[in-house]
Amino acid sequence: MNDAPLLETRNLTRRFGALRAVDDVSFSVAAGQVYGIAGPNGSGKSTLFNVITGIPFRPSSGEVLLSGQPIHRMRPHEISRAGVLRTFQKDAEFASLSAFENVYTSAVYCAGTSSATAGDAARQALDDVALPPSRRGKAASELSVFERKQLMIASAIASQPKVLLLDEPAAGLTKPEIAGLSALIRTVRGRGITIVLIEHVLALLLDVSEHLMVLNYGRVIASGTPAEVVRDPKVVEAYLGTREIAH
Ligand SMILES: Nc1ncnc2c1ncn2[C@@H]1O[C@H](COP(=O)(O)OP(=O)(O)OP(=O)(O)O)[C@@H](O)[C@H]1O
Repeated sequence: MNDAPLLETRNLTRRFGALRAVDDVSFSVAAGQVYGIAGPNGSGKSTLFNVITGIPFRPSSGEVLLSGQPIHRMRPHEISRAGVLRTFQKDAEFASLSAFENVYTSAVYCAGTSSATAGDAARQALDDVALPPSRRGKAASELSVFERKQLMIASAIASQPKVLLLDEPAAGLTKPEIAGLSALIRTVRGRGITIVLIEHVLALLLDVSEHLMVLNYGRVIASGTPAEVVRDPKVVEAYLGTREIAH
């Protein structure tokens, strides 16, 4: 039996010239966990996702392990095939395809579902996120901001990753919609998908994360239960004079 964490980084570092955007970051995520990552703007959160997935670049040094197996030398499509999927802050769906076609495409090309069953997989994923049937034939570009989040989550479910890296999914949502997003994240976990969540909205992180790590200037400054971490003086200091951690 493999007791290794599902996802682990060891001393992960990404340099841009003299800047260490990700600086010696080690963390591990257990299967089934929702693992939150916070940090002020420019603290290295998205770069961390970039080097884990190899899109668009690899780490300068350090390791990324999936179930104990190194993946940091793999090519991006091999990392994704191994089961690591990420979302982007910017909408990444095919704007002119319908919601259904987008999710169908994820089922076929990401999960390798046969075209005979991909339709059922796509319908199930859209049911999971409760996108009304009347909206499923609309082009993704015609959907509301929250509906596009539903689509993003449905596509992730249909892709059947082992671990889903969510990059600021609450961006652009109202408070009631953020509560809806919490429910969607729980649905994803209920499908057996482990989640790493980068987020500025503290209410969402506190609601769904079992563990919270905070980065500042590329380094881990706190890691523990969300309740412990938000009271940590280093975290409070890192956020002083920057964008609020909470809405
Ligand atoms: N391709 C790149 N070339 C040079 N510097 C970069 C590159 N990508 C990121 N950086 C720098 O690395 C640092 C970390 O950026 P990153 O986008 O990872 O932060 P972040 O925590 O995700 O910020 P935000 O919360 O605003 O999304 C910043 O100083 C940024 O300017």
